[in-house]
Amino acid sequence: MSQSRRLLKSIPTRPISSIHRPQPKSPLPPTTPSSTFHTTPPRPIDTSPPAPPSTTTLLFSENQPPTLPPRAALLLPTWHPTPSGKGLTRTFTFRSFSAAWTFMSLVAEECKVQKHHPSWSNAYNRVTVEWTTHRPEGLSVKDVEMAEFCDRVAGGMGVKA
Ligand SMILES: C[C@H](O)[C@H](O)[C@H]1CNC2=NC(N)=NC(=O)C2=N1
Repeated sequence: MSQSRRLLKSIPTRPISSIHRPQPKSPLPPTTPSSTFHTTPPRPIDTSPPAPPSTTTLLFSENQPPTLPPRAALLLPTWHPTPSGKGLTRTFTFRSFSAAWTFMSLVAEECKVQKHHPSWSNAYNRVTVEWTTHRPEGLSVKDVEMAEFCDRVAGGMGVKA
């Protein structure tokens, strides 16, 4: 008998099924028989269509003129209340980056005059503008005036959207 055969013969053979393998630990507790389960029945799955975009009501700063809410309402087809309701936002799309940059420069000049500044961002030909007032917190006449100013400037530049 060759050496390798002798070696093999010396290893006791056991049927695979008798070899103990530790069972992988389940992260879940052991299952309980369903008859002993006492939880509320599962909620039915909601198949209704997603809600339309939020129609958040605007929250105005204190001491605003009574003409402000209807004036702000005129902006709502193109401007949208921010999630808090304390601001208005609109994305302008221009024909080029250069036009977007010109728009921002013109609005920035007016911001210096009015001492009122937007949160805004630019990506290529798009500019997203948000107006809100920090003190007194909410939407103020300055925000509405600046939103109107943005519309006038963008309109004069042939904004796409
Ligand atoms: C003193 C100064 O006028 C204020 O801090 C201004 C500056 N620009 C501002 N900009 C905007 N959007 N909201 C403000 O409340 C505000 N406050």
